[in-house]
Amino acid sequence: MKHLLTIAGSDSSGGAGIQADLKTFAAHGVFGMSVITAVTAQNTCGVTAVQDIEPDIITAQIDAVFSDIRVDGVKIGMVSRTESIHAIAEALKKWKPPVIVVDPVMISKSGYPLLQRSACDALIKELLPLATLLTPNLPEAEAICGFTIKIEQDMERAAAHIISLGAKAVLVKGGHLEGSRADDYLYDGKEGTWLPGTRIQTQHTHGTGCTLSSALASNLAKGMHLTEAVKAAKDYVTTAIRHGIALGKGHGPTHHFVELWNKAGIRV
Ligand SMILES: Nc1ncnc2c1ncn2[C@@H]1O[C@H](COP(=O)(O)OP(=O)(O)O)[C@@H](O)[C@H]1O
Ligand SMILES: Cc1ncc(COP(=O)(O)OP(=O)(O)O)c(N)n1
Repeated sequence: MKHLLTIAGSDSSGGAGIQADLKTFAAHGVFGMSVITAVTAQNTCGVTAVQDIEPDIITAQIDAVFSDIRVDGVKIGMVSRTESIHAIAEALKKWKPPVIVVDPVMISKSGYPLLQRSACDALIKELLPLATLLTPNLPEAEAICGFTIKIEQDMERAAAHIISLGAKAVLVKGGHLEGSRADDYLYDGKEGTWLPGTRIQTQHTHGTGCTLSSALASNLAKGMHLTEAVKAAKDYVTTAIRHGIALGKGHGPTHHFVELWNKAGIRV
């Protein structure tokens, strides 16, 4: 069995962050472990408070896991402070996991900042170069690249720019595109691949980015080729969105109960 570690924030409502990551790991048949970087008070309507975990406790959690257990892949999600980013980068340079998927979480769908403005540079300089695969959404890719991204050619240009900053591969996610498409663009510095997606008309999209990046980390850790790993993860998140749960009064979470999908004859 593969062992996957998520380094991310906790979402009290269970739809995004560490909780979404662990559900996604379980659905992929891998053993999930967690390093918590921040505790958020959040529900389907939004985020109301954030408490960051001290960098030395982040380092201690990472060291506790790696010093005892083989880690086949790491997914990094919300890390809001420069000091925390620095602690994670140093620890991962020491432990060298074979797969690192970085989801550069910046703002929640409800508009709450999950990355301090001053920490964006540290994310670009310290975490991005460690990424086997970086998975920015459009606003995140815009913040990293410094130009506006509206159409397919902009996504391709952003991907090339992000590779030039040091990521081994990048998946620019099209969930924020206007119109009926939710196409993502994968680029590894040599080959570009479009992953087509039809936008599902639903408000229950809380945790889509977390779900996708955890599915990607699982697939890559299992040894899947990059393109196949991305196609399988895209299928997984699309099904999880299609069966999104109408929980709470706002944006409900993606659905990870693969057994229920199987019973309903849904294939991933
Ligand atoms: N309404 C939707 N219908 C189908 N796919 C979607 C929808 N919203 C997002 N996606 C897909 O979900 C994944 C996560 O993308 P996105 O929502 O842009 O990330 P984030 O949660 O980081 O903002 C991508 O593969 C994207 O194309
Ligand atoms: C603790 C925590 N981490 C990440 C997010 C962002 O999740 P994401 O899947 O990118 O999208 P939304 O949940 O914001 O819709 C989060 N909200 N909380």
